[in-house]
Amino acid sequence: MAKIISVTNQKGGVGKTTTTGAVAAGYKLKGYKVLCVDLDPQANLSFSAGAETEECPTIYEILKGEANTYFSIQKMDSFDIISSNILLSGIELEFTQTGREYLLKEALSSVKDKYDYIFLDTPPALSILTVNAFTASDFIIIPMLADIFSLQGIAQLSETIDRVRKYCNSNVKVEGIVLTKFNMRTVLSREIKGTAELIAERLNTEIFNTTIRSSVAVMEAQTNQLDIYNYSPKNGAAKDYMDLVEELIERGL
Ligand SMILES: Nc1ncnc2c1ncn2[C@@H]1O[C@H](COP(=O)(O)OP(=O)(O)OP(=O)(O)O)[C@@H](O)[C@H]1O
Repeated sequence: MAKIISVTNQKGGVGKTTTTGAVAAGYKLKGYKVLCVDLDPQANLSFSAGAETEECPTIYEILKGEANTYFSIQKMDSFDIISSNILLSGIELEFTQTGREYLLKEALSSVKDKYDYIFLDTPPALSILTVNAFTASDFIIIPMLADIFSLQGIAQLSETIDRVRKYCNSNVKVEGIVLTKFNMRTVLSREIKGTAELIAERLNTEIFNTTIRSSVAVMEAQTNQLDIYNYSPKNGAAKDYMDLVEELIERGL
């Protein structure tokens, strides 16, 4: 039965999509069966994995009950994926029915036994899509930039997680915070790491030992629709992401 993991932070551009793709591809390289669900209407994960977003059923049709989850899965080189589409941005207004927080959990229940891991890439908002992701998840991983604005966002995220725990999914666990585009050599990054550790305590979680360094190869790999291990196996960020996968596995995830 798959472990379901949300990769989330309502702040934009912190590395949610990059982390989802690299961690998922890393698990697949380790021999696990991996599915990603792109819950971001921007569909960046779908694009970077080379998935179809127009001529096929996406998570939008699945959540609307118009497509079957299993038959909407696309098998890509790096991992299997259910892609997203810009139509998903209208979902907040379209879905007003009772129980709308559980749509994703229900949709994934039929494919949960076919995978070891299901990763959910969430949009940069604390929307109904993010609440659906937390409701369906066993674990949450929070990518965070080492800057002061990220710290402000974490407090709002914490409130949303608490609400989901109270009303929808008491079991969801915040596994940890991963610092992305991180440069240990700068004083600012080191200072923020200290503050982030305090935030992590408040979320009852930890900062992962592994930090992800900044590298142009990350964006180049996405542009070329390849995962970072295929695009540049010796790259520093590729090594960091594989270290993160190993750290997660060591933690029992
Ligand atoms: N380690 C890294 N080194 C260099 N660039 C990176 C790294 N991680 C992410 N990026 C780049 O930063 C940008 C934002 O990353 P990403 O799309 O993963 O963030 P996001 O949190 O998913 O964004 P959004 O909130 O818009 O969905 C992308 O252009 C990506 O290529």
